[in-house]
Amino acid sequence: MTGTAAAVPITIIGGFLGAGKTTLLNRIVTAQAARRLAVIVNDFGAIDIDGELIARRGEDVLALRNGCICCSLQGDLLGMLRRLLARDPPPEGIFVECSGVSRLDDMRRALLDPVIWAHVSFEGIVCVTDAEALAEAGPVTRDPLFLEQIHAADLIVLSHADRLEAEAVDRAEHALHAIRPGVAIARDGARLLAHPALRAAAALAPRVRALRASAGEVAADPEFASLAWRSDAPIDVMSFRTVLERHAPGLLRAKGILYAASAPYRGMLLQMVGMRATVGPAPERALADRSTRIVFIGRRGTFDPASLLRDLDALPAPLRTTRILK
Ligand SMILES: Nc1nc2c(ncn2[C@@H]2O[C@H](COP(=O)(O)OP(=O)(O)OP(=O)(O)O)[C@@H](O)[C@H]2O)c(=O)[nH]1
Repeated sequence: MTGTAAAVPITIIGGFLGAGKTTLLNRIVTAQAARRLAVIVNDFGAIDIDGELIARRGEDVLALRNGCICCSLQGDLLGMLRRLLARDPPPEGIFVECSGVSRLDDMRRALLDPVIWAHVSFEGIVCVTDAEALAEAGPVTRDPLFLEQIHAADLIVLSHADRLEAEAVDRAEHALHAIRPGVAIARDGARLLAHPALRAAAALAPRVRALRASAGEVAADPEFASLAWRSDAPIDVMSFRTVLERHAPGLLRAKGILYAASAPYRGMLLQMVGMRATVGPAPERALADRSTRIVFIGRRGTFDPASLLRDLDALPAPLRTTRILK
């Protein structure tokens, strides 16, 4: 890091579990494929699913695992930033994707490091927020952490607005203004890039090269529990679905790669946010690892990881011959 180098813009992307942070980040990095961008992802859970889902994964995607950046991982985050800034040439922009359980005000404080601040320009905190949940006044909108994130954001980006009529998106915006009058809102990714809060970052054309780093042991989060589950044998999807349905009321989020016994040659991407679950083809870059790996997250007290683990481990093991390895 030299005193004369141009400041590197850094943008924080936060938002509740499953709000759409990775989706937004992918939209940004894909739209600006030509320049050097570094991305730090912070998954809550022991398996780095987000790192695998960032488009153009390469040496500039840093994975900060198993925790919340704002508390126990602050040292690791600052260390990663220092290493990024010491590169020659340094990145033209840095995005930090917080875990869905991160408090964004703490996040802002976590970045208050004189060495870092001498070399970055802080572009602000973007909070991705589910417009559908807002329009429907869903249970998540009363969650204290959800509200904290909205209060701490410099800019709210509405996700899932494409699933709504214009009138419902208006309702979502009203709900946001009721929580925090005057908060800046962008309705979609395209507007986000033109928004003053992110204009400087949008002017960058990132090229993502991946660099992986592993975090050390992290203290358990007092509010949220997670379970990272791996299976080397493909799983019976109907039985898995029954287990998922049984535990869904206590789950806020599940995501991962799943190899089904009925079609074991192709990994599927499982995305579950609240009661909304989808299974679709996994991106190519996530298929090098041929095991099923899923992270489940919920609030302590309502989510029982030990009982879920028992149910998952009791899933019927399919015949080995049904597995086709290519
Ligand atoms: N229709 C629609 N789906 C979306 C949108 N944004 C995200 N999703 C879907 O919502 C699910 C969760 O999106 P992610 O981008 O993984 O959410 P996240 O905030 O990164 O999740 P965590 O890191 O686990 O907190 C995925 O199935 C996405 O495809 C959106 O704007 N519209």
